[in-house]
Amino acid sequence: MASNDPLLSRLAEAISRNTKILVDHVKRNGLPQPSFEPDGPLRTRFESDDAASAARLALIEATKELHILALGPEETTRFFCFNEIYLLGAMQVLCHFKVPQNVPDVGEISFHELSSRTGLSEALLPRFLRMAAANYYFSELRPGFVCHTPWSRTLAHDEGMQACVWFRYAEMLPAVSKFVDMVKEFPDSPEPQDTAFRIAFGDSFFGYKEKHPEHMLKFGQFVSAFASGETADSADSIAKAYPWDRLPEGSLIVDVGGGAGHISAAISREHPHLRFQVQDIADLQEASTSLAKHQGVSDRVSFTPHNFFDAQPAQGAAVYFLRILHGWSDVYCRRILKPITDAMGPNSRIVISDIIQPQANTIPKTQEARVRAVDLTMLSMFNSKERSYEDWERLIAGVDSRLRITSVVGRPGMRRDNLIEVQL
Ligand SMILES: C[S@@+](CC[C@H](N)C(=O)[O-])C[C@H]1O[C@@H](n2cnc3c(N)ncnc32)[C@H](O)[C@@H]1O
Repeated sequence: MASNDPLLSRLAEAISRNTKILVDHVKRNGLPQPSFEPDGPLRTRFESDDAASAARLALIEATKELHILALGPEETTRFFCFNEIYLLGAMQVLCHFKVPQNVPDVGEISFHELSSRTGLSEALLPRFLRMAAANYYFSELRPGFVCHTPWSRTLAHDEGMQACVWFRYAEMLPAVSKFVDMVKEFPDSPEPQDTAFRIAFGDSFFGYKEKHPEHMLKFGQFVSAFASGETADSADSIAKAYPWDRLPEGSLIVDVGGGAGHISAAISREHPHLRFQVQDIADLQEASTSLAKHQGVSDRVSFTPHNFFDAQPAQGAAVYFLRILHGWSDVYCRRILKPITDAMGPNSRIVISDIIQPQANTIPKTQEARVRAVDLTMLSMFNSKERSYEDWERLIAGVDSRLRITSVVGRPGMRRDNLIEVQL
């Protein structure tokens, strides 16, 4: 189609072309076609095929653009987030009362029966449920009776999916509603406690969770569900993406703030010639020791309690691996990186696993919006940030003028995060 054709027509043509690629891919591989039928697939794996994966992303982008153009600027603004905000409320009520679990996987259930099974008022249940159904979660195929769609089925048996709704409702929304107060009270503060979250909840993100263990539990479920998505990078992809195999036999990798050490364990399984020292708060020693034992790597992965703001005990390691920095402002990142730099030998390197924020308009808008949302999540919860390449360069130069970014491993080895290698 010619580039001077109207935008609406060009988008419609892109939609048609990319839809055909997806339909053919699904047919060719004998997969179920995506549908709203109760037994429709929960997920169609397009990522394994480059052409289908690209067509899917192009389709998401073109349909969104066509949708917003069809709505028009005024209509878009008039109804801004109107649907989303009440959908979120409705979904959390339905999840709280275990409505998804009480709708049968096959067949339908009446509102009356669903209300008596869940304890959700018979007057209110249809109001919340119809809001969800208007957004493809559940379907009221005949009046007063409900069945699942694949979308509502995701919530029926998976606590992680329920936690995705819960986290947005119970923590993100209250925190976001304090953004203006945060910006006014703490303009440009580097302090981790100066957050919208603390204004909303009266405590820091993890301080609040210590006092409310049910929040910690659900947050953990949310993180696992979020991290298992198709754009997330697993410990295994980190193990495969970086040239760990080029490091000499017996090289020491220090996993700074490594939690229980799941990334070290994954790299170590893939590269048995390396040794790992996981460093984190002492509370994690037991979990880390048991994880290494469970994964059969305890001879190569050990745990050392260490506060990462203190002098680095492991001098001259081959790699200092950090997957923590997006949780801290620049001032604190420099305090974390300085003791590591002081401990580095001439062949040491720092490998940072984090997002590199794209330049504006360099990736499709739907993907860009997602990384911008992650950045603002970090701001609201931790007063921290996701960084662009230039931000990383500036941060690293501010630690020690001898430090340089020497390579960045990104796609296709990694989908979302990058591995940023830094050397003296
Ligand atoms: C978001 S988790 C990341 C864990 C791991 N790097 C990963 O990517 O899964 C941040 C980790 O930093 C640890 N941490 C926070 N403050 C620390 C400190 N001052 N010294 C050492 N570890 C710390 C936490 O205990 C937690 O395990």
